Amino acid sequence: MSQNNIDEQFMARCIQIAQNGLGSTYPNPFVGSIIVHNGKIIGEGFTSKYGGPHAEVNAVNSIKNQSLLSESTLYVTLEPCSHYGKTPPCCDLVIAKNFKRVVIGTLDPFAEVNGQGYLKLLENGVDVTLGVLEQECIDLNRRFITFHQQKRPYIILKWAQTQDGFMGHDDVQKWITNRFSKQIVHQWRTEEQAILVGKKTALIDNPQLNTRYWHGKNPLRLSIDKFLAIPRNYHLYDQSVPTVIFNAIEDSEQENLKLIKIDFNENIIPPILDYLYQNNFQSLIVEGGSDTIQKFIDLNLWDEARILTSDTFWNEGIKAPIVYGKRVKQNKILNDYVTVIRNQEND
Ligand SMILES: NC(=O)C1=CN([C@@H]2O[C@H](COP(=O)(O)OP(=O)(O)OC[C@H]3O[C@@H](n4cnc5c(N)ncnc54)[C@H](OP(=O)(O)O)[C@@H]3O)[C@@H](O)[C@H]2O)C=CC1
Ligand SMILES: Nc1c(N[C@@H]2O[C@H](COP(=O)(O)O)[C@@H](O)[C@H]2O)[nH]c(=O)[nH]c1=O
Ligand SMILES: [Zn+2]
Repeated sequence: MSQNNIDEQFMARCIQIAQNGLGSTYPNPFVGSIIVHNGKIIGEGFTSKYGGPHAEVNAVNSIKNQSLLSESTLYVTLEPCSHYGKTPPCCDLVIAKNFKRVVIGTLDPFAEVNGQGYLKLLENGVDVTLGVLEQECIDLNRRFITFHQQKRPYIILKWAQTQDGFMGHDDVQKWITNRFSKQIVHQWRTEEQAILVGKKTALIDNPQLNTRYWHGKNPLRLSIDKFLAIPRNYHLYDQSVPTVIFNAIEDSEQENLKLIKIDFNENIIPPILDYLYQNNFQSLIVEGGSDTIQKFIDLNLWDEARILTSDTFWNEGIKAPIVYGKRVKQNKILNDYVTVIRNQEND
């Protein structure tokens, strides 16, 4: 096997373990790292919860016999950091441990790192290989990268639809998908930092928008309600989870509830995204309804669509949106199909 093939196999393992950090490392990216000695993996690490050690540090600390490090290769999905954040720079540790070789998936777009970690390793005589499974490593941290490069959160549109393409009714909530899909949706929620629904969904469904069927963090709940029509005894006002209601009437703040006045004469999606950007929210899942999702599609402000399609037929109702992009995934959860589409115009 060529060295490049060997590197790709080890990087694939880094990508796999990195995903253990998804949802818990914000605002840091989630990274995976392994240490290979004589062709064998002897240590592994992924990014700890925010504030804790980075992947490389965890990989180094997972090894008892530290004298092996100078004869080992460190693989890491993202360039080792070169700045002092909550923890000291990982590239200093890599240099201090005298690693023989370092293999990096992709550079870190974060302004304070961006190539500097890579350069520092080179300047200190480390043999560095850059760009192994680069596209996969970029993809892994697409939220972090979109946030820093496009100065807005990564946007996931999610909805459930019947097989004939309907997703709701004007007056009453009708559930479409099965309970296992519901659990997956709650897992998805733990992976994102904010969740948005439109006014009619808030009124008709009285949604909780929390993660009660999975473990992990609740995203910030958001709704759009121009004239503050959502009744104050609805879940969105229960203050069980931090919640923001964008409206045209009132600015106010309580412990877990913010009403934020915005100008509805302008398109309100850019200021909502800017609010999330300014407050360091790197991802947003838009859970409907159809009208709200369509407004994001019309502005081409979406990165990914996750569509759950059941085997039921309604023949009438509110039509689900249609998105065009690249289908990157399709799997089945009992009778529901999950389709993931990526927006290629944003690539
Ligand atoms: N199957 C599924 O996955 C889902 C189904 N549903 C169902 O969908 C139905 C509701 O969907 P739908 O009728 O499309 O309504 P929405 O929930 O999308 O709410 C639309 C309203 O929200 C406000 N709004 C949203 N975006 C903007 C914007 N960019 N600018 C200004 N105002 C905005 C407007 O309020 P205003 O009128 O005040 O201007 C608009 O009329 C319900 O039946 C619900 O059960 C809901 C979510 C998911
Ligand atoms: N009807 C429908 C969905 N609806 C979405 O879920 C929200 C309710 O969330 P919660 O109150 O936390 O359970 C609802 O307002 C809407 O955004 N989701 C799905 O996966 N499948 C479905 O069939
Ligand atoms: Zn680091």
